[in-house]
Amino acid sequence: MSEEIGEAVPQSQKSSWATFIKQIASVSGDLSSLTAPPFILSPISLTEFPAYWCERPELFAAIADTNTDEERSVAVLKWFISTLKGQYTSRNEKLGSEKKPLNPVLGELFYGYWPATATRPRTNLVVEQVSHHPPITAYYITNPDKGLTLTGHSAQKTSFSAGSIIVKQIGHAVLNVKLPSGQTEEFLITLPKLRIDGLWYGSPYIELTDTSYIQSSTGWLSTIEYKGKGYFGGKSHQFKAVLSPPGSNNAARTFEGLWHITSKETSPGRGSSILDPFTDVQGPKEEVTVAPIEEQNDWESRKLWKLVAKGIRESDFDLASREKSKIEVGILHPQ
Ligand SMILES: CC(C)CCC[C@@H](C)[C@H]1CC[C@H]2[C@@H]3CC=C4C[C@@H](O)CC[C@]4(C)[C@H]3CC[C@]12C
Repeated sequence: MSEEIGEAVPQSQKSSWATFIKQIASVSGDLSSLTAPPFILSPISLTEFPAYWCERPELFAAIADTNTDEERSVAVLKWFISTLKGQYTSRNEKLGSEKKPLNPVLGELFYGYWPATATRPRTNLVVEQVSHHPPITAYYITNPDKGLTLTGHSAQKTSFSAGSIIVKQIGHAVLNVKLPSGQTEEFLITLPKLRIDGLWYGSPYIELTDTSYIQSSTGWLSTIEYKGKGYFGGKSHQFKAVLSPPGSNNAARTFEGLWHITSKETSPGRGSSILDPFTDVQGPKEEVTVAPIEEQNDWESRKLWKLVAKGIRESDFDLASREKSKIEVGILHPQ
């Protein structure tokens, strides 16, 4: 290879980047405790990530406005696919590349909501860090007026292969939908595998791989296959989803496209006649609303990490590391 390591890495941090990559390659399981060079640190804690589930609140609410089991499974798939751009590419847009999030402390909290509008009622978010090593984040998202609750936990197991970090997501989400009949339909949502590429250059980004599922208690099943560059015609962030009816492996409906742009329905026999996009995430999304820091309690993420985040944002890494040790010491030796 003729390219020099770390094209995107500041000159002064090139050697620490090389050391960090070697460490990543030798540590397997949990990367959260590795010390990374400053340029790759994100000022945002992992406890904020569950908010990605609801940044298109109208698609979440729309799940409740369906009349048949099939329609409901389609609405859940549409909402799920529409969250992927936020979940997996938003740090590249916001921070320039994928970065190393702040590793939450045990008991760290993140509260937020999406306010009611004329077209949908309010949705609430509660997140708690329930394990520090390995990091495990639990979340609860609810739209009470629509009878929707999403409960889940998120952990990762990492390994290194061919220059990339492979992240297996441990954990899943369960979506409960209260039906007009009084019964509850349950959707079990599994999560895709991630590959973090671009490490060598110092500008990491995520590609999704393998398969994830959304299994409804009615029997409808979505099987979602992810591919990146070099498959299905060479584009990044491709998916194909097959929705099959209870008791059958046959596709009733199929969908495909780019999860960070648009996708369309390609159902057997009628795909090309469907002109409307299935998902389109090119328009703006709605970030979660969070109380001002002064009103937060000491365990709430943005208050807890306030000065560390300031240090990272302003490139004052002495401040960041001093404040980080204070948090760690405070947690280990509570008063
Ligand atoms: C960027 C390099 C240098 C350091 C590696 C940092 C690791 C720990 C980061 C990078 C990307 C991150 C993932 C990005 C997106 C999600 C989706 C969210 O719903 C759960 C957390 C999860 C799965 C993150 C877990 C932590 C993660 C894997």
